[in-house]
Amino acid sequence: MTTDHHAQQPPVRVGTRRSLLATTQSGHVAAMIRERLGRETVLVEVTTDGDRSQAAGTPLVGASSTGVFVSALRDALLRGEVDVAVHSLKDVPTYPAEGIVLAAVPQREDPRDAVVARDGLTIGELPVGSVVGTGSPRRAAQLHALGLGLEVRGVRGNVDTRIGKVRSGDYDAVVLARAGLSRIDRLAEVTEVLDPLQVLPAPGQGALAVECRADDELAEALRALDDAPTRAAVDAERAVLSTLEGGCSAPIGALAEVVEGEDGEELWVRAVALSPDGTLSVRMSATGTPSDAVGVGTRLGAEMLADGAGQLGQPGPAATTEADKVRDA
Ligand SMILES: NCc1[nH]cc(CCC(=O)O)c1CC(=O)O
Repeated sequence: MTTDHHAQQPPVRVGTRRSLLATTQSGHVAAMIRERLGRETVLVEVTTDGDRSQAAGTPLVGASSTGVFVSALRDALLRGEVDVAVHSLKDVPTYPAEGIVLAAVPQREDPRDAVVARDGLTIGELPVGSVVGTGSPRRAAQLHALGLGLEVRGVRGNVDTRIGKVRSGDYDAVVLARAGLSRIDRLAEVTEVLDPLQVLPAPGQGALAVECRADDELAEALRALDDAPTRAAVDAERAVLSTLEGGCSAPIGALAEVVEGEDGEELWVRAVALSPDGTLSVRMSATGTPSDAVGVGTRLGAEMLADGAGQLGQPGPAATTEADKVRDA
């Protein structure tokens, strides 16, 4: 294609939510579109119900707290108001959306969870009874499972607000995705990055989802933004999740990685399902090839169900609040 031809193409409209994290992530994808596709871009802000209710101080509860952010951008995509939607992949439901394709998953950031604690402390250094903020049942269950006597309390608001609640003394610590802190340039606040052997991240954490309309020829071009090892890893993690979701409402962590083995590339997957109070868990791992990522994740999820993962999420004394049902806030 000649430069003249490029000049005639309209800019690619990249839809974004309004938050700092969202605009940073969308800006990053827009830059990749300019650099790798040679297309002009424009960021289009889409206001979501989630943003509105957060602004209004309404508690975000239930599955909608993840769904609303994604669906408002998808609606804008299907209405033709934007050409590309950028989400945090871990917020994207595992079931497909009619008329929309996951065109690219760019190279992921560090997927691990991070702690922002008072006085530079690590989780292990916090005294018994310390208050740790997270709205994520996955993080809550894994924090309880450490057996440190921490009090896990829900926390709302954007990343900035949550960090502020440690500064103000309302919480002794909060747990957040390291990737989000990195993207908004707040890594200096991190006092510990959690070892996945103790706290497994959410499936897809640290990765971005680049969606477009299924019938748009842009889908083909956007593949240039896809990172094959990241795609294999998140395909496996999300296959674990979708398999477990079929028979289990327990919080789930999963982390996959493509590593160089003796006979070429290998895919490693680790996953955990826990009771909400962290007292019971099913933890398993699997290996395979990156080209069989979905198969590896699906079989791992099925094995976990066979091992009792389906019994972990039954409503009990520790799972009676709405917040406990949110997969990952
Ligand atoms: N649940 C909200 C959310 N969705 C994506 C991120 C951070 C970026 C990422 O995980 O890719 C966050 C904040 C957090 O979990 O700390």
